[in-house]
Amino acid sequence: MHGIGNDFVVIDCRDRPLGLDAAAIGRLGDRHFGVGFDQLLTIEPATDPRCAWRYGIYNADGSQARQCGNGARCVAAWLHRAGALGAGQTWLESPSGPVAAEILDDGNVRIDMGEPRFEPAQIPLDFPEVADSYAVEAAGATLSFGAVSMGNPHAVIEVPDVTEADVADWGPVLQNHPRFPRQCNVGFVHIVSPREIRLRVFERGVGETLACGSGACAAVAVLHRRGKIDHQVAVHLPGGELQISWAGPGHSVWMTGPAAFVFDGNYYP
Ligand SMILES: N[C@@H](CCC[C@H](N)C(=O)O)C(=O)O
Repeated sequence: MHGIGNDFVVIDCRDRPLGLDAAAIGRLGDRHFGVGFDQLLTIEPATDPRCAWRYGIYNADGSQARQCGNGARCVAAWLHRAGALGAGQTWLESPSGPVAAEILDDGNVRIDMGEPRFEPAQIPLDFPEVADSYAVEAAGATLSFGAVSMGNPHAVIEVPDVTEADVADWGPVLQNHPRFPRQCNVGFVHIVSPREIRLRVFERGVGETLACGSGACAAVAVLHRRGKIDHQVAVHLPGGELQISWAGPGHSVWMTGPAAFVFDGNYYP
């Protein structure tokens, strides 16, 4: 499946566990010697009684992730197609807690991504207090960024033109900076207008992807907190567009976008 180009192998683990270790997932994720994906998603029985189903998230390098916005939409669409999820709002159990999912009449999926968490300890980010902007010295430059957890850690760097941003060089520098003890996903964003932004994301465990749903939520949360954008924003990513809304502190971030099926298959390890 894919969510605007952020691609997934989705494995039905409702009746039996995945049974693949990190090395095996990494081999499967290799685009030349395996199947290839940005993330592998598992669909499992829920452990939280409030939730219909649970999903697991593994990056292409085999590492586990705690949230995936595009993946949440694909999981909801997959369960809906399987007849295991109704059309109304349902709770799904992500590794970072419950998210609400709703299949809309036009086929798009709306996800309640929860409240953004700006406290450094919750990201985690090694700074003593919350700030709209942090700065670190790295590779001979000063990098200024915002930071937030959407269940997974994000840094957001404002740039004048995202098409010109040196994502491949600066992404890994900030991602692996010691101030982020569990690394981070690094978004490069430019503001087109208060209701429209452009974003590229260098993801943890993958590299640059065509889209990152939690990254889109993170960029809107950071920029809205700075008072630079509206609460309802179109986020343009290389693979397509997401609608993100955040009414501010005390509210969830909502993400709406498509989820596409590519092919079905069987995997014989
Ligand atoms: N593509 C995802 C994010 C996947 C997880 C991320 N790489 C991490 O390690 O936190 C999205 O759409 O949110």
